[in-house]
Amino acid sequence: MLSVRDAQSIILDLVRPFDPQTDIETVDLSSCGDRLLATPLSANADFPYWDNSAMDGYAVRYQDVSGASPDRPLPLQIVTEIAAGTTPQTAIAPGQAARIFTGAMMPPGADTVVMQEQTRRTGDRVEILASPAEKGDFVRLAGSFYRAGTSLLPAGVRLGAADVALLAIAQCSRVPVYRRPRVAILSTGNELVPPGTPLQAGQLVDSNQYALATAVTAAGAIPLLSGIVPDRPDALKQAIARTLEQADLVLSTGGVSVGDYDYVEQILEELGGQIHVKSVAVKPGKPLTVADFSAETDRPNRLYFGLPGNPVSALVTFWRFVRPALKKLAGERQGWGPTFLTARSRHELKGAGRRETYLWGKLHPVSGGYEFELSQGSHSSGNLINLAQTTALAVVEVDRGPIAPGELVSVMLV
Ligand SMILES: Nc1nc2c(c(=O)[nH]1)N[C@H]1C(S)=C(S)[C@@H](COP(=O)(O)OP(=O)(O)OC[C@H]3O[C@@H](n4cnc5c(N)ncnc54)[C@H](O)[C@@H]3O)O[C@H]1N2
Ligand code: MOO
Ligand SMILES: [Mg+2]
Repeated sequence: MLSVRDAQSIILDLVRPFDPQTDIETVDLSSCGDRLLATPLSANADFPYWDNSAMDGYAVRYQDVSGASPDRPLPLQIVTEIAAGTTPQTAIAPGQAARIFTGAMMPPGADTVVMQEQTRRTGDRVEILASPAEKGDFVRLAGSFYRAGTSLLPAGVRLGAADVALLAIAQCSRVPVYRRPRVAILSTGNELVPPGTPLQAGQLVDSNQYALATAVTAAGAIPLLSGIVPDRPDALKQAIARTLEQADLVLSTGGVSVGDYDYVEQILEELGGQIHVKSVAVKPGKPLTVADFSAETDRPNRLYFGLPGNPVSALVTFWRFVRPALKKLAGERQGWGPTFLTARSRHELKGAGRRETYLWGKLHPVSGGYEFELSQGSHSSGNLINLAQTTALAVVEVDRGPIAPGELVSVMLV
């Protein structure tokens, strides 16, 4: 059995990220949020574009108003008014000021802005009632935030609201992003029926396909729901071969343990897959099986994850191992691994000795940190009932004794 850490690094090493030349598409600025930028971004204009005012007030010459105070107001003559979006026509000479508004271009001659709350206006005269702290106060100088041609964003970042604003000011109305990975999802098992089907004795509704499709979508990829496959080698072989053709990455659930109907590993080998992971010292998720078909299919990415059939095992192994691989594949530049933080456990947490154990529950922000609330009820990997509304998994390391209530524990966000 591989350790979790080794399994993760083997898996990540197998992933070849998308090609920034070919695995891209172009989308509108208005719909690029949450996508991965495929090309580094820079702009050919400075930002701010022009020297402009940060306040509604008066554009002045610093030397005219330095030392002003309520007891010593300094008068200036207003010679022009500049609204945002207009070009100043008049230069400011000694003893003069321009009425100016936030975002408006600075007039020639002025170097400082005094906010209107520190002035008193009478007709075309204004008295300055406070000295600016320094020359240049409340002026946003051209290029002071950004110099044309330098880097704005590297490739591979997920575009959030602030990033989209940068694309806008860089005049990028069509945005090159990585295409979304296509992830095929198969459920294997003779006992499985689709939701909505009355159950015969011994049957079970297939929940994994839908759970994983949701997780795949949440990870920014496209799920291809590829059906239920019976535990028959011929049917499995056909389904796996078909999905390997259609998708960048294939997930199946079930059929990876040691039972007589667990055929997945055998079929992967028959189809020419290189099996790199057969089992991992993790609970739940021990029989996780990972095969690489890149050589076989002559395509850079062709990874197969045989996830264990138990519903909790399927999701936990997705979150722990598949999602990082998917992030790397999709072109995300860094931070593929899960996010861990430290929380104080509200409950006793027991590990499974030789297997790194993931216990599901909820993370609560509290003053000074986080608390982990263990889901009550059975932590059997077949119990999908108390997995609902899980926000975090507490990690009990190999051979760590029970974690007492109030102790710190490492927690993985899901
Ligand atoms: N003798 C041993 N038996 C088992 C071992 C072992 O080490 N020795 N490992 C156990 C562990 S741990 C796990 S996890 C499971 C993994 O089993 P498989 O991946 O082979 O999955 P199945 O046998 O096909 O099914 C297991 C379980 O999950 C249910 N299932 C399957 N697919 C779905 C689905 N799409 N939706 C909902 N539920 C599903 C299935 O009905 C079974 O109950 O093996 C243990 N056994
Ligand atoms: O590893 Mo299995 O996933 O514990 O039930
Ligand atoms: Mg089995």
